[in-house]
Amino acid sequence: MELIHRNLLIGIHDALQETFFGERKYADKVIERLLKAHRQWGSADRKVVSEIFYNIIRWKKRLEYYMGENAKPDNIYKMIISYCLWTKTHYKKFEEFDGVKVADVLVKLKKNKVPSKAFEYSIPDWLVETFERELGANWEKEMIALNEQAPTVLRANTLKTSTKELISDLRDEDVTAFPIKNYPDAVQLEEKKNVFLTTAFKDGLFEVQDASSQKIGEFLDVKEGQRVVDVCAGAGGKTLHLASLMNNKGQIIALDIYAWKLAELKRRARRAGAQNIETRLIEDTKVIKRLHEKADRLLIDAPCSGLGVLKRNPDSKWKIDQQFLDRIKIEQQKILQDYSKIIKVGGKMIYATCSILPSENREQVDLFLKNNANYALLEEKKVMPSEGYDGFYMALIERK
Ligand SMILES: C[S@@+](CC[C@H](N)C(=O)[O-])C[C@H]1O[C@@H](n2cnc3c(N)ncnc32)[C@H](O)[C@@H]1O
Repeated sequence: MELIHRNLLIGIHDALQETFFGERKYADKVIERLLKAHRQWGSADRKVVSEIFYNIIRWKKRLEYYMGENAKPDNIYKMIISYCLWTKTHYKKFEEFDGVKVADVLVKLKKNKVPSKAFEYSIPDWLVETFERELGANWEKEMIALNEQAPTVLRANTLKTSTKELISDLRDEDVTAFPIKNYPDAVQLEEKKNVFLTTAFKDGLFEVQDASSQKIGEFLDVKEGQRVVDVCAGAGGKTLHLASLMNNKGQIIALDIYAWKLAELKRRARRAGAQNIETRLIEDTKVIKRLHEKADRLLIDAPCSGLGVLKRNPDSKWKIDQQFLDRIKIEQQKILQDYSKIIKVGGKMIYATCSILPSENREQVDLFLKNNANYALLEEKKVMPSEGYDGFYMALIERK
């Protein structure tokens, strides 16, 4: 990897500045816009830009130590040069780097030591405490995994194709992919590629969906002809999977509190040829009450800290804090309590999060079960980041 084009450097700089200091700017959206605005960049340039951009977000705190100051809107070039020095990325001495005291950074790097675990793993101090408290001795193993780059995994849309056919179609478009054992619809890319440009994507043959996330759809044990409600559907990553598992038969009602997410879900459903999905916006409590005892299956893919998916969204760790965690846990319990009434007696539901903290997962389920004797936990799965893919939690619960 080398950084030898000035326009790439400026692009990385502006994107980092926006992600770190813009209000509610998410890294994936920022980089998507940047790459769209520079269609002239070739695939090698895009790779350089996204890799350095994401790595600097991931290693922000550690880089702050090397540069001897916290990130500020006017010292992002210093952070980029510190990154290049640390990772031995070859770079040109652009004028943007003028005034940066490289020698000071090199002195710190030479010591080969950082003062605390928070610097070592590049996470906020409060998060070190939270991980230690919640995960015990295993937390460092998981944190090492969370600092790695996520592989790109696709889900073959079985309404239109199979993993085998998809792999072959992708090969025709110069994308090499392979199946993953024990993940029936998953296909992993050999190397990162912009798969959204492929004809296979435009034809709805796949969605980008992490392997662990695909486990949730399977775990819900849906059957053709059932009524399935997905209450935190967002833009429908899991809704679309459910539609293909149900072979387009039966009904899926997808809800969320944001209309724009449901609009995106509808667009994706059209591309995927998923015809059994109806979207409903949660505008008031009546929307939920009307569904009480109406569903055979219910998916609660609850809003959470996102601490299981830091490989993919490393900026989350800079955007959340202990107060956010406390608030989201109250919200999760309320969602469980209110939405669980949607399943029929004898029906099943999943409570899932992309967090690895027991306090967002099993402890939420235990509290819910303590207050609702007519529900029982059938099975749970904890997928940890050290297993290779995203960290997820899922609990299968039955209404007795
Ligand atoms: C983990 S995300 C869902 C991801 C989605 N299921 C997927 O697979 O792509 C959680 C979703 O819950 C929604 N949400 C937040 N609070 C909610 C609430 N009180 N009721 C319903 N949905 C809510 C958010 O807008 C977000 O889309």
